[in-house]
Amino acid sequence: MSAALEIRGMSKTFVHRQTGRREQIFDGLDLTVEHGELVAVVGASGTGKTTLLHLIAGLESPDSGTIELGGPDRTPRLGMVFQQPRLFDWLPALQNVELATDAAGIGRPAARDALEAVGLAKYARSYPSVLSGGQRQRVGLARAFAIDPDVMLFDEPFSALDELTARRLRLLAQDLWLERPRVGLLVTHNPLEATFLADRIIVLSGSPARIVAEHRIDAPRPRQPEDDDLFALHRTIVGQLV
Ligand SMILES: Nc1ncnc2c1ncn2[C@@H]1O[C@H](COP(=O)(O)OP(=O)(O)OP(=O)(O)O)[C@@H](O)[C@H]1O
Repeated sequence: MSAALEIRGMSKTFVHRQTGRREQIFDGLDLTVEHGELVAVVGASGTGKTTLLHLIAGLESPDSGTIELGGPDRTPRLGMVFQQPRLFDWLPALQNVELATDAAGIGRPAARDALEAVGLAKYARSYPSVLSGGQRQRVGLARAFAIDPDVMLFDEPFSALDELTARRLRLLAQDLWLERPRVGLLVTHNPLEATFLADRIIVLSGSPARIVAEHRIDAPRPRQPEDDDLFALHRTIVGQLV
């Protein structure tokens, strides 16, 4: 059984080093993500979206409250896709992915399979410097999915790409997502991307950040980016963001 995520009463304050100013990012946040659910997190810049992912990933600790992440059978495996692929420039594409499979204790064939799944099998020996931005982000997706994660965190994964490349990678991400149920969070500034990929969208706002709106997206998958219903829903969400 894969993991689910349950956040209860989570609070987090940052103290800025230089100024000593305290900034309360969350004050008693509650959020549950079900098995197989991909939740998109949208909201104005600086509301705490990335901080939320860092808290879930254990890169930051909450001041209070709980974050439960796990299935009954094993510690959940966590995959992350960042805005920049964050590859090691001195390692070829395949070895970048193998670092992840090695760390997770998974056999290296999984790395090659993942590279193939993102359409980069023939670039296995290529270094990041000779890959395009879209290809580098494909390696980033391969690295995240190669470990067959129970929990997948996407932090603005396609926002640094041109629109056509981003569109292709959203379709690829949808295919990879559909392979098996996982728990997912997608931070994005793009409400249309959120509408296309997610099962639910939460809108974060304020300081400390609260969930001010929530939308369930029941459109069947695989979805098409040009779907009229998705466009209509996205317009509603944009209206709530401004
Ligand atoms: N390690 C840190 N130390 C101090 N303050 C931090 C730290 N990390 C984040 N912050 C502050 O927390 C607030 C929320 O930051 P965060 O990056 O989570 O926002 P965001 O919603 O992801 O923003 P954006 O959409 O611009 O990426 C910001 O004011 C930021 O300066």
